Amino acid sequence: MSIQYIASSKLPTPFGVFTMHGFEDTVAGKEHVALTLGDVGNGEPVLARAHSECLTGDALFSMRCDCGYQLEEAMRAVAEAGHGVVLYLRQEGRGIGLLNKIRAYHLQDQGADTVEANEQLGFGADLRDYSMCEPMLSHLGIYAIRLMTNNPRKVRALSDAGVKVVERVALEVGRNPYNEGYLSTKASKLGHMLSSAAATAPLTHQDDEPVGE
Ligand SMILES: Nc1nc2c(ncn2[C@@H]2O[C@H](COP(=O)(O)OP(=O)(O)OP(=O)(O)O)[C@@H](O)[C@H]2O)c(=O)[nH]1
Ligand SMILES: [Zn+2]
Repeated sequence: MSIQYIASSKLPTPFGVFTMHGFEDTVAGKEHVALTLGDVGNGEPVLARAHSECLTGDALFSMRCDCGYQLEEAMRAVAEAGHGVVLYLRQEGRGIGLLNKIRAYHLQDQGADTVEANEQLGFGADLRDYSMCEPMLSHLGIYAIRLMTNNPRKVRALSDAGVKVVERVALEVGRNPYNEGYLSTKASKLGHMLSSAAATAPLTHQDDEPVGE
C-alpha cells in the first residue's frame, strides 16, 4: 500500500484540540493529514470531511471559492459533535496544482468559468483522486462516515474507493459576491448540490465590503 502512517501530535485550534495524523503517499510523493477529535474508532459512523487543499481559500483568506469557509465549518461541526475527522488532502486546484490554478484564475479573470479555464489549459475539469482516504480512515479505525460535502461525485468516488458513506451532510457556507459565479458553475457543470441562496457563515475576514470587480 502506498499510504503510510508517519506520526501524530496534538493540534490546538480555535474550535477544539484535534489530533493531527500525518500520512505519506510514497508513490505520489504527497503528504496528507487527518485531524481527529474525540473517539472515532468505536464502530459508530463518524462525521467526516474530505477536504481538498486550497491554499488560497484555506490559508490566504480568498473569497473566490468556498473552501476556507467549508474547512472552518467542518472543523467547527466536528468539535460541536464531540467526535469526527477532517481529511486534508494535498490535491490543490482539483488536482492541477497551485501554479496551474493561478493560471486558471487568470483565465477566469478574463471571463472563463472554472471548468472552461481548466479545459483551456488542457486539463479535465476535476483530476482529483480519493484513493488515499480508505487507508487513512482504516488506520484511524473508522469504517463508516457521514460525509460533509455538496459534491455527489465525491460521495461516489469515496464509495468506489471502499469507504462506507452512510449519509451526506450538506456543507453550504461562505457564499459571497466573489464566489457567486464559481458556485453556480459548480452546481451547473460539476453537479454540486447547492441551493441558490445558501446560508453564509461569515469569517472574520469576510466583514469588509468587496472592492473592485
Ligand atoms: N482548478 C481549479 N481548482 C479550484 C478552483 N477553485 C477551487 N479549486 C480547487 O477545488 C478544490 C475544492 O473543490 P470544490 O469543487 O470547491 O469542492 P468539492 O471538494 O468538490 O466539494 P465540497 O465537498 O462540496 O466542497 C480545491 O482543491 C481547490 O483548490 C478553480 O477555479 N480552478
Ligand atoms: Zn478554494
